[in-house]
Amino acid sequence: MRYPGGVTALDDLTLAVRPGITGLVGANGAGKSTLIKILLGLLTPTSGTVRVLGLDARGQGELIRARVGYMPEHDCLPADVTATEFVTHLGRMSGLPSTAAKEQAAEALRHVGLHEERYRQIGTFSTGMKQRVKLAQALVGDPGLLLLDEPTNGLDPAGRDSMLSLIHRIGTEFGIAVMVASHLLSEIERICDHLVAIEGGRLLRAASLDSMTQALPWLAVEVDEGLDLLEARLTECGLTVSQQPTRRQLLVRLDGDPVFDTVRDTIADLELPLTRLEHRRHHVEELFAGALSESSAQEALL
Ligand SMILES: Nc1ncnc2c1ncn2[C@@H]1O[C@H](COP(=O)(O)OP(=O)(O)OP(=O)(O)O)[C@@H](O)[C@H]1O
Repeated sequence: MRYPGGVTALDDLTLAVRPGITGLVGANGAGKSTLIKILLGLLTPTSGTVRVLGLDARGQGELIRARVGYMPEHDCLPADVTATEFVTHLGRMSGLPSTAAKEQAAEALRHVGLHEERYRQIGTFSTGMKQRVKLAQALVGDPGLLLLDEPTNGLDPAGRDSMLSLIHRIGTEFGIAVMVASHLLSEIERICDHLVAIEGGRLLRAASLDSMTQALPWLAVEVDEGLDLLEARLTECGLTVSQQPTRRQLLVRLDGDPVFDTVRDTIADLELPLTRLEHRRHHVEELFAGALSESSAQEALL
């Protein structure tokens, strides 16, 4: 995709996205919004092919938009109408008859937790509530796919958590495929089945989250106090232990089932306040740190 004026926003980007929740991650300017607009048929790529739910995004954008819910990144809500009026109106715009639009608007607003506030003017809403209205309008019309562009923008940590839980629920309980764009990998990896990472308009990596976070043979142990004592005692028991001082954590090598029991019993014997006992997995961010330094654009299928 080359914009008039010569900016190449996407290049050499080949991927397939399966049902489930897919995170589209990349820094600001990586090309996420451009990709979403191409998927919706709102932008026509300079070259290449795009199919969405079996439809050709180049000529069938209107059909795609009828089946896809879209939550844009930027604030685009009228201040002087109620949430119900706005969501109903957009339901009508996407072709629903009046009664169905009203019913679906009420249902969507309930799903996003705005049932009580549905008759309030949007101008009086907090940022979090406005993001929820944007999500509600994307849900109207029984979409088969949701494209969400930076849904946690502008939200505080609690607001981000609840928005992410909501998206996760939509993807799992309602069975709607979701592609959610974010520049915050650490945030989005919590709710995604698949990740697509782009950098400078090129594909960096596309894979299922499971395949990126294979368990490592280490047990992470966190105690509020007594880390040195615990390390010494576990080493005496013949375990391989390394201390992670920055995280106030011990990593204990897992080379057999008794390791769990030994760690548990030792902590109990020493009466230490255990806060975490976890089979260590790769953090997705660590993997991307490697990929980003190689800066390798690679074609991959999910
Ligand atoms: N209408 C446009 N005309 C020219 N260049 C554009 C246009 N829209 C986007 N770009 C450029 O294309 C590139 C990709 O932008 P895009 O908005 O798709 O990125 P993004 O990953 O969504 O970033 P952000 O999260 O900041 O929105 C950027 O270099 C941007 O400046």
